[in-house]
Amino acid sequence: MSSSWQIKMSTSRGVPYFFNSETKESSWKPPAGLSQEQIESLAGAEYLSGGGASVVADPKVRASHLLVKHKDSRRPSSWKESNITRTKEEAIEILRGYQTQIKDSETFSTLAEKHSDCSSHSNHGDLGWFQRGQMQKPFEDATYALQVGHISDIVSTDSGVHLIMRTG
Ligand SMILES: N=C(N)NCCC[C@H](NC(=O)[C@@H]1CCC/C1=C\[C@H](COP(=O)(O)O)NC(=O)[C@@H](N)Cc1ccccc1)C(N)=O
Repeated sequence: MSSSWQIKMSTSRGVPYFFNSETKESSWKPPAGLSQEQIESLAGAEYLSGGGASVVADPKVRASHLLVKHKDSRRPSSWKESNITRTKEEAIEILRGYQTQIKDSETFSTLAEKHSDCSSHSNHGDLGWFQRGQMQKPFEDATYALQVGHISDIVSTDSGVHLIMRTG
């Protein structure tokens, strides 16, 4: 019974709630019978319980990315090139080229390390763990929409154009 519980996001209230896919029950509060560690593993993030109310923190995600900047980027400069003049279309073509080379996470990380215009290149593109509200919205939405291990199509933010691989 407890294994069919999951945490879903209420679209109307924008907060998570507990839903049992077997009984179709739903509850704002952790259902009885779920242990603390079961709740934490469901939430995939720190589970904060204060008083009677319990709040499930936004689940964190982890991702790596390959950023190609262009002349309209908010900061058209990087460790690779102090003044980036390529157009956004040219940046997209460059990413398309990388997409044809990416077979698995290893090639993604190698390409990110060599070519990403983000300082995270020195860490194979790894950005570490983050939750909603930290990254630019198109980047955040694309990451949360990915399954772990999957790579996005080209995503555009004020920083430039990205390929994103969700890793956690
Ligand atoms: N871990 C965080 N919270 N770090 C702050 C993120 C700020 C956030 N950044 C973005 O949304 C984009 C998408 C991913 C990277 C990024 C942009 C830029 C490159 O673009 P530029 O700013 O020159 O326009 N790289 C960064 O920020 C790096 N510090 C990311 C990073 C690097 C190494 C380790 C961890 C994180 C934002 N709200 O602007």
